Amino acid sequence: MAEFDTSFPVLVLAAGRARDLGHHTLFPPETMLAFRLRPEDLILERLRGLADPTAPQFVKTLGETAAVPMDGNVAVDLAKQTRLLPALLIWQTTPDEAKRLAEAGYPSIEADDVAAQFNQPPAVERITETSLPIAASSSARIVAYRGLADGSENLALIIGNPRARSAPPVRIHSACFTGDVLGSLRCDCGPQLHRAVERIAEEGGGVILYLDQEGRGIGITNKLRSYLLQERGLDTLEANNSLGWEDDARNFGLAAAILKELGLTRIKLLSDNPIKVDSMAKFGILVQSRVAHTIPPNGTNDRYLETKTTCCGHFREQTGTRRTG
Ligand SMILES: Nc1nc2c(ncn2[C@@H]2O[C@H](COP(=O)(O)OP(=O)(O)OP(=O)(O)O)[C@@H](O)[C@H]2O)c(=O)[nH]1
Ligand SMILES: [Zn+2]
Repeated sequence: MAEFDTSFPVLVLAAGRARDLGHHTLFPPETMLAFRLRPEDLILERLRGLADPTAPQFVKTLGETAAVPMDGNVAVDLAKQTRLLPALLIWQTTPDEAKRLAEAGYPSIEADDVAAQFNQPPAVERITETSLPIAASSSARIVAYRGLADGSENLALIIGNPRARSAPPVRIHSACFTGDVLGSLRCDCGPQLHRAVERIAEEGGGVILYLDQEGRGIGITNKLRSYLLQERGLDTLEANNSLGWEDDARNFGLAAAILKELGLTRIKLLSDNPIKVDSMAKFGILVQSRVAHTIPPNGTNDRYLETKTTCCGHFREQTGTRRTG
């Protein structure tokens, strides 16, 4: 393998079968390996470790090969979009070789197309709406939205008639299967979700957005890998970083797009997360006030909550209303 030279196109090798996700042919996934390697790094053991730091002994075999001439950063963006570990094996090639591979039918994508998609504000499409009687409100409705860029499935639970209110209460909640459904004690998501539903029903109406952003946007599998690293002593952010992800991979533009589609541009936000507040302003939703949505630690999630406060600037305070604008 020649020295890496950015003036050359880059060939990405990945094991597994390419997956067609509609407008882009993305490729796989679990078995994509390291990125920008020197020849001496091409040792299978090392590649495995790079691809999955939580399972260094896991034996992966390089099966079928998909090849895509593209820039390394674009490749990493694509891996992230499919919620894979952002680890790729990139092989330098020449323009001629890249052309031959494209002619041989390997999936390919224009780097500019990927960049254009990532730079657009997220757009959503309303797919369907139905009534959903729930314990807190027998007249609740639920609407499904698909994120156009990533195919994500996002929900808006509507209680009462939020449009009739000048700044209805809104909870923007990222999915947490382990917390919301199983009652995991590692985080505070379950109690936050259920408290939000109760509160909004008590207030006579509002919206809960349930976003397809499991694990702060890294997906459930990667969140479980992150838990394993946390068992080994890392905190929630260090674990994300070790897996190749930023602290928080979410984009709340999608939440703003759903609120606009629902006809809501002024809200009272139930959250302790300053990024959610800032993102609403950035994407054209006025947060008239923020209501603290703090759940006390449970003895297991103390370090997690502490990290969110100290490292992510999360507000920790007793329930109350703070005017933000
Ligand atoms: N990657 C990762 N995700 C986690 C971890 N613990 C919880 N999560 C995810 O973090 C997200 C928490 O989402 P939210 O409750 O909407 O948001 P928040 O950022 O805590 O902000 P507020 O609750 O609004 O104050 C969910 O998607 C969880 O699945 C973890 O240790 N690692
Ligand atoms: Zn959670």
